[in-house]
Amino acid sequence: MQLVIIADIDAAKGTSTTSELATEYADNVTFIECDVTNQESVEDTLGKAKDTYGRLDIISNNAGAMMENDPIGTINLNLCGVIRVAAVAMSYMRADKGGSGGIIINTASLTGVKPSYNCPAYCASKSGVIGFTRSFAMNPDFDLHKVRMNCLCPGMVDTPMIQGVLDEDGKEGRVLNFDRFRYAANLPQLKPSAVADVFIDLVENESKNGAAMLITVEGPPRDIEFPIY
Ligand SMILES: NC(=O)C1=CN([C@@H]2O[C@H](COP(=O)(O)OP(=O)(O)OC[C@H]3O[C@@H](n4cnc5c(N)ncnc54)[C@H](O)[C@@H]3O)[C@@H](O)[C@H]2O)C=CC1
Ligand SMILES: CCCCCC(=O)/C=C/C=C\C/C=C\C/C=C\CCCC(=O)O
Repeated sequence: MQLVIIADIDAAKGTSTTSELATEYADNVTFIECDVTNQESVEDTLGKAKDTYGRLDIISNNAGAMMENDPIGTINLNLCGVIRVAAVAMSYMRADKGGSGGIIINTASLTGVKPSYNCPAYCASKSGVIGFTRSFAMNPDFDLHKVRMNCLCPGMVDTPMIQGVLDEDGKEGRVLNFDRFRYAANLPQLKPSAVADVFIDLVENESKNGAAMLITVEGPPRDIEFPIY
């Protein structure tokens, strides 16, 4: 049986999503309020998950936002949040410390490899997620801890994030050039299911470790190839 915990800072949205899923999956889905920028909150959330279900197998490190009006906050959420969650999750997942191994999948972005003058802090945070993922996966201790790490690099996806930036009409400066963003937001977008499909592939394909998966409307998903120095 697969058991899922949804953890999000938005308790109202998290609870309603969990209720929707409960119609199909009954009590197998639980919500916990969590702020990934807060160490104590992350420890509390993952501790509860471990206590409830006995072990952690799969982590989706997905929380993120675009807020160029707060560049340091962007790094703290999008990059430090990923690192914070991974560190705490590792303490439960490591096969050499009583866990069963597993996989952590971080959500980066196309902007982690394709720079944009419109959102430099966001781009930096996502480049950081890619670098963290690839470096973590190179650790020779993998044979001991048995936790794989991969990341997703989608282009624009049709989610509330984009509408959220559009709705603000640029007033809060979530992007630096609102007209350019409005133009980009009208281009074809991925469906969230396209990203979810790659997520499932990464879970199932045990040879994948340290991959950064490019997902765009232009073609099938593929591994990003990086230069070797
Ligand atoms: N929508 C897009 O075009 C793309 C999004 N991404 C990334 O995908 C991930 C998911 O984003 P979307 O679903 O598009 O946006 P979304 O805004 O629908 O979802 C982001 C979620 O993160 C949560 N969150 C924000 N701050 C948090 C915190 N401190 N602690 C815990 N949860 C927090 C929000 O409440 C929200 O539920 C993000 O990391 C985003 O950067 C990557 C590529 C493209
Ligand atoms: C082409 C960008 C794809 C990555 C999108 C992403 O990770 C998150 C998008 C969230 C909201 C969209 C907000 C801004 C996108 C900003 C600029 C897009 C234009 C890129 C450019 O060419 O300048």
